[in-house]
Amino acid sequence: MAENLNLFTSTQNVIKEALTKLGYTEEMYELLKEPLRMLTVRIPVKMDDGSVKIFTGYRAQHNDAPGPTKGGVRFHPEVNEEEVKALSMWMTLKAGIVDLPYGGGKGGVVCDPRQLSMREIENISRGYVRAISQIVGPTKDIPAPDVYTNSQIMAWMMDEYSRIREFDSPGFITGKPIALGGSHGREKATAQGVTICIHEAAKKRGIDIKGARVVVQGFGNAGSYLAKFMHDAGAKVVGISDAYGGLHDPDGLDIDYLLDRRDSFGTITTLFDNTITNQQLLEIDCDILVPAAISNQITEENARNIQASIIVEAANGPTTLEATRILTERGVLIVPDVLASSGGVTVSYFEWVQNNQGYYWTEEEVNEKLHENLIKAFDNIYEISQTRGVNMRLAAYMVGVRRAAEASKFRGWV
Ligand SMILES: NC(=O)C1=CN([C@@H]2O[C@H](COP(=O)(O)OP(=O)(O)OC[C@H]3O[C@@H](n4cnc5c(N)ncnc54)[C@H](O)[C@@H]3O)[C@@H](O)[C@H]2O)C=CC1
Ligand SMILES: O=C(O)CCC(=O)C(=O)O
Repeated sequence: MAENLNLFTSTQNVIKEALTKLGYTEEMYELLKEPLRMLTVRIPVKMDDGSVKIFTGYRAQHNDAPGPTKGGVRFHPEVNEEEVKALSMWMTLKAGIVDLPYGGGKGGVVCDPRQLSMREIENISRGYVRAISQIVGPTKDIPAPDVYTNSQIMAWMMDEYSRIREFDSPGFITGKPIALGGSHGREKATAQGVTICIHEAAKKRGIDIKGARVVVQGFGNAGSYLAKFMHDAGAKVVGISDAYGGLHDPDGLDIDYLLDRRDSFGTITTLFDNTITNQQLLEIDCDILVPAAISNQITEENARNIQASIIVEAANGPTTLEATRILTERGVLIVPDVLASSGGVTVSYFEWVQNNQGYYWTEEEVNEKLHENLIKAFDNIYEISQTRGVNMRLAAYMVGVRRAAEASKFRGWV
């Protein structure tokens, strides 16, 4: 039978298993098995050549019992409704895992910013905010960056929302430039969180980071800073990749040079001739593998060929459930996306708190709080995985889903 690559239904399966393990009723699963709200919008955009093109966008709000929903906005040609729904469910889990007063939300626009001018990207960003403005806001649903969106796009979106509402609304969105109320540390937060998880996982497996061989798929916000942090910690980054291919050097790549030359979409390999494919990259002999690009990269097709003994998921949904089963049986430790990539939303929460109070923290303060949250979350999930005899993905879902379930119960929804 063909493997289930549908992110939405496979997420439902694990949520169901987690709720059952926690002793919740079938009604609770019925509530949490899909988003409470899903808005599909069509955005007319004036293109540079004078024509008008209609783009499709989505915003999913999974569960707002714990507080406003929160999650990024993705601009990518493969954005689709099922993926956005799954991504919003993972945001609920992340908020539960790092103990933030949020439910999960997520959005996306079907487009390829690599083929668009800055003005066209700005028009899409502003059009998207106009289309979803009724259901978002600083106390309703707070967007943030994700694949192919960045602080400039957050700035345009914040400006558009402030115009619509007729007051300055920095807390409407996070991941903003510092000059517009962004938080120190947000840009590197996802990679910081992944780094903390790598250090903790390496301790559990007796691997010394100094000299450890690391492969990173994706060289954008999450992947490039992660490669830099690993390099600075003394690891040997032997492989990196982007959407066009990968680079491999068993002696370690020159990460500072690559960082210097990558473009704003995390593209670097197009500057080189001797590239490998993304599939070859995942199978490189290494100690730690970090998928930091897109979903469904490690599947039943290649799970048996993965050489790493630790996989830390910076990307959302990079490993299928079947691959998780195969790798776990082979003794590979997988630190799941909902834990490993939760550093981004953690510092987004800090940004929102700073916007609400109008008082800003230093990067050291932000990083200290991030470190505290992530270590606590990692230890808790690792401990549950050991005592309950489940893999870290299921343990993370058990921790993550509890807050939304409890909040929904107290509100009398179930
Ligand atoms: N930016 C953030 O704060 C957070 C990001 N994530 C996740 O991390 C992953 C990467 O996100 P960002 O670094 O923010 O995105 P980005 O847009 O900065 O970089 C994306 C990277 O993935 C590569 N890529 C795109 N399509 C690919 C393909 N088909 N095969 C291989 N590589 C491909 C791009 O070339 C680029 O290097 C995503 O799964 C995202 O959801 C998770 C939590 C927070
Ligand atoms: O920073 C945020 O609020 C959300 C980040 C995000 O979209 C994610 O963790 O997948």
